Amino acid sequence: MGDHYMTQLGSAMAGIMFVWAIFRQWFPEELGEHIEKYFHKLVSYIYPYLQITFHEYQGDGFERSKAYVAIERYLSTNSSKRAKRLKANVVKDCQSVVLSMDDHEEVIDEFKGIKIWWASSKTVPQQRALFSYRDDDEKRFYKLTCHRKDRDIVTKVYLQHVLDEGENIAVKTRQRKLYTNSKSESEWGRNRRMWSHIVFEHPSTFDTLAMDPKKKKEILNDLRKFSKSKDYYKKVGKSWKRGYLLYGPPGTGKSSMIAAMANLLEYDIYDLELTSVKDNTDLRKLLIDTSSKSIIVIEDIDCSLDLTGQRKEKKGDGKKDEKDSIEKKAKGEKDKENKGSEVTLSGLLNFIDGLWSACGSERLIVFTTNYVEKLDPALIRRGRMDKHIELSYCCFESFKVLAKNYLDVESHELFATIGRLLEETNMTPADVAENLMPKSDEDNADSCLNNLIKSLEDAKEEARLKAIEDAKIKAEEEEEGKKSKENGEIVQESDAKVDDEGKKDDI
Ligand SMILES: Nc1ncnc2c1ncn2[C@@H]1O[C@H](COP(=O)(O)OP(=O)(O)OP(=O)(O)O)[C@@H](O)[C@H]1O
Repeated sequence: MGDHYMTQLGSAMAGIMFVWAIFRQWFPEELGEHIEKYFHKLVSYIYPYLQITFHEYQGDGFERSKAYVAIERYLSTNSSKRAKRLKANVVKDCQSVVLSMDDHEEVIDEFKGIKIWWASSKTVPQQRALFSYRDDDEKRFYKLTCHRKDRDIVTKVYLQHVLDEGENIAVKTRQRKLYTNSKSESEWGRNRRMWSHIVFEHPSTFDTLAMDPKKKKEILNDLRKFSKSKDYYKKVGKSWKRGYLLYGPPGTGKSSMIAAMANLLEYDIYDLELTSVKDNTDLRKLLIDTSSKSIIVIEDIDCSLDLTGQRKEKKGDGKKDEKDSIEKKAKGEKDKENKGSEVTLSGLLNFIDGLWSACGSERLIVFTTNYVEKLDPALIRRGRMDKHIELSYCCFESFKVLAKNYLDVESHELFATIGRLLEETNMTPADVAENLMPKSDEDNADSCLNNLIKSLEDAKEEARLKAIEDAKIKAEEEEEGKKSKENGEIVQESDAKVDDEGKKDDI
């Protein structure tokens, strides 16, 4: 069937209906009904097509219809190959161009062996409103035409497919965001929005991540499986969420891993700073305010909550915080920032168990810590955290990834020495990477690898000296302990003697 024939036929039918509406009043009512019935039969006989129109704005709404936007995106990928006239839209801050069908353009789509005709059109009002709320008051719409016999498949399956695809394209072409909740008190008052965001553009991927390849593959499979398991989660009645705990020393790639996860799944990131959350109610509000296809990250959980659930001030190193807070307590100082309501461990647990499952879907929650042993077992038990991932010091396999990334080197005569040194010394991937970075124009792969060897040897020597020092301190402490124990015994003996003598005196 030619598109033009179909469109012309459609217009002719519409014309006849219009003329009929005018002349209907001249006919007796019964006869009019008869004529109309047979006319419709005739129409469906010679015009066996179904038309559905999707308007850009519904009623007097100011918001573009979601269906229209989804169709626009769907057709933008499907039509750009076939349509002759296209409109260009620039997205992602001038980084890419999205093409869509121009007005009055038509394309044919095929779905499960059936044909669907799409036309983009617009109606221009006779008189332009003087104060129109949109720049132009033209009303755009898409018109879908299909065979009547395909009505069910089009309305029940095809349209859903178009909307889903439109949504998928939106996710792919959108600019991903990194949200944070850390705001000053004054900002809270002025701005009611709980999250502020910037564009998320971290370059870390699973390819650039240095870790044991087996572990990496396992995590990749886990994430991919999660992202495709919408129906599975629905079937088993579980909310479509997954919790990860990332632990390991600073500089082993916890943040890089989160960025790689977000890049893999094309998710947004919500970086939740617990120390900026006023209380459990605020925590709940923040978490409910997150969107799907996102990773909610709570970093350094050991610094944000202690085992009794009291919030702590976070300032870099966890150990230092603990020391500071002990010192403050010893001085009898009240921690001003912790005064009043606080986020508690039980508040967080309640959220993970209850509300977490009720608020939206397709979310990952990731906790990170440098000290897994400090965490309350209640927080990390299975069911709350589905997967525990340890990120550790650089092994030879991790080094090879870094060497490939930083130096483009896959094998080298110095690799064997480096492999041996990495087995004998603990060095974080962050430190290895730092050593592999060329520092001047003269630096090349050889010099960078030699730099790394030197650093590894230094680190090894430092560790050896520290071990000697630690052993010495331990021995001294033991010696002191022994002495004070002996002194204690002597004191006790003399006390006992005094006691005995006192008793004698009493007698
Ligand atoms: N496993 C790794 N693979 C690749 N690069 C890494 C890895 N670990 C660290 N790096 C490099 O070191 C830098 C710091 O690492 P990152 O911030 O991911 O560590 P972290 O474990 O999150 O540290 P912290 O606990 O201090 O937040 C990164 O920008 C990255 O360049």
